[in-house]
Amino acid sequence: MKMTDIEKRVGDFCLRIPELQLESGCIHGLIGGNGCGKTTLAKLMMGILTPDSGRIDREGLNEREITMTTQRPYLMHTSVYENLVYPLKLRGKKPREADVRPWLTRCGLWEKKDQYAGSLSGGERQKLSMIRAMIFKPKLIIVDETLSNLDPDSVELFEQWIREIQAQAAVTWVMISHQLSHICRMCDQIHFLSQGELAASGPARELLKNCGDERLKAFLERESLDLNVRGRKVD
Ligand SMILES: Nc1ncnc2c1ncn2[C@@H]1O[C@H](COP(=O)(O)OP(=O)(O)OP(=O)(O)O)[C@@H](O)[C@H]1O
Repeated sequence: MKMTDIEKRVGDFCLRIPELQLESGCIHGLIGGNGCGKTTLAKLMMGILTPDSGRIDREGLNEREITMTTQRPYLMHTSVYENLVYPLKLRGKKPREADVRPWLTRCGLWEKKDQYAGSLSGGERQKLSMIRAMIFKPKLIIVDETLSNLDPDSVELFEQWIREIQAQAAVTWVMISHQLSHICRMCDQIHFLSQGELAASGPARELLKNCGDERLKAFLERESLDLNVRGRKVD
C-alpha cells in the first residue's frame, strides 16, 4: 500500500503523511505517543476513513482482504464459535468444525465455544478477535493494540503464530502497540508518528540503532527501551 500527500482532519487534530510505503509481506510497527494519530492512520488504511486530500493506492487489495482488530474488539451477540465462523461465511465458505477447532484449541477457547462472546474476559475477547482476523487468511491485518490485555505467555503464543503465518503466506501486518519490546521482536519496518506527522519511517534495525530523528530518539528514551537487553538485539 502506498499513501501520498495525505491530510486528514478529525476535530482539532490533523494527520499529515507526505509519503508512506507499506511493503507487502512485511510486519510493520506503527508507534508513537497517545493521540499522535496511529488509529486515524489505521482507519485510513482500512478505508473506514477517507483522506481530505492525497492518494491511497491499495495496490489491488479489496476491502474483504483487509481486516483490523482493536483493543476493545467488537464481537457479535452470538457464541464464540459463531463469531469465528462469521468471516468465513461472509466470504462464501461453509466452515466445518474441523476448520475452526484448531484455532480455538490453540488459544485455549475451545471449551468456551458455546459461551456468549460478550461474556468473555478482556484478554479472551482479544484472542477471539485475533483468530477471527487470521482465520480467513486476509492479505493485510492491522492489529491496533489488540494484544494489550494478554499475559506474557499468550503474547508469545500469538507472536509465534504470526511468524508461522508469515512463513506460509507472507501477510502484510501493521502492529500498533505501546509495547516496544513486542514491536522490536516482530517488526521488519517501523513508522513513527509524532503529533500527526510521520517523523521517521524505515527498516526496524536501522531506525532503532541509528534513529536520526530527535523526536523518535526522545520517544525511545522515554519508553526506557534498552535494545540490547529487551526485545531484539541490535548489533
Ligand atoms: N472523531 C473524532 N473527533 C474528534 N477528534 C478525534 C476523533 N478521532 C480522533 N480524534 C483525535 O485525533 C487525535 C488522534 O487520535 P488517534 O486515535 O488516531 O490517536 P492514537 O495515536 O491512536 O492514540 P492512542 O495511542 O492514545 O490510542 C486525538 O487527539 C483524538 O482525540
